[in-house]
Amino acid sequence: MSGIQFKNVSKIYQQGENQVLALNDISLTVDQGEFVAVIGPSGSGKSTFLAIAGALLQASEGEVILKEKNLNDLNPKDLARFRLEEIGFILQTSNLIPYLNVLEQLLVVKRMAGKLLKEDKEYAKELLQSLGLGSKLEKLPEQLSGGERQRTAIARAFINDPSIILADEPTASLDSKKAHEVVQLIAKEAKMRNKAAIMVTHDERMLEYCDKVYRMEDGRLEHDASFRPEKIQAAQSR
Ligand SMILES: Nc1ncnc2c1ncn2[C@@H]1O[C@H](COP(=O)(O)OP(=O)(O)OP(=O)(O)O)[C@@H](O)[C@H]1O
Repeated sequence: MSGIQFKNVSKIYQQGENQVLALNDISLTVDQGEFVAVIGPSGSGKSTFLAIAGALLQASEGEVILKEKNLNDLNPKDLARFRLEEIGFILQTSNLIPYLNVLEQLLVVKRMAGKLLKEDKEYAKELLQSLGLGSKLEKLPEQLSGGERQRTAIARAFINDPSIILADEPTASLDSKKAHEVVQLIAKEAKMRNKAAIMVTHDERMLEYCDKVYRMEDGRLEHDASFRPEKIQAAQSR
């Protein structure tokens, strides 16, 4: 099994003399090719969860397994390499580099992970084409619309062929139409390239593109078994 597994994960923040239990005994598996959403109120632990899945933070207890490795066992140097090679991030805003064109936004990430090969450039173009940016390769971020910028960020998340895609409120800066487009594309790319993908969102309208929904409350994560994407799609087509 590839994808990511959380086994009885807890995270405690030390704040002066107080301890904050931000994640409380979370277990979850996201398989390759599966796209899941995590929703929940402010302060419930979503960012903490995503930071641990993304190897930006380590759990206080439990195991986080990615590519047969427990992320808790890695040292900071290995964690940094792991992040670069195995994790694709899509954030609230696209965070593109202002002076690089669309194609270079991807190539620079590839270069950071190692040598840039000719086939990497072909793969970058294929990804951008797949995200509807085939005619925008030479454009700078300032020449793109908000949706196009976010689509470039999606392509960038996939360029290193990571094991997992993590999206943190990827529609926060977009209008409703663009938001649908962007989440639909994340779902499509994750399925096509057989990646495990997790999206944290406040936006319940985006759930129809996900295979499963988990609800976070006070650091606990519950699978919403009543969620059926087919039901939403059927209701919308009526
Ligand atoms: N560095 C930290 N030190 C201490 N407490 C923290 C730290 N980061 C988060 N917390 C606490 O942990 C809990 C979970 O926070 P987290 O940011 O994960 O929630 P969230 O669901 O992402 O919230 P939001 O939707 O507002 O971003 C909160 O009680 C928060 O105050």
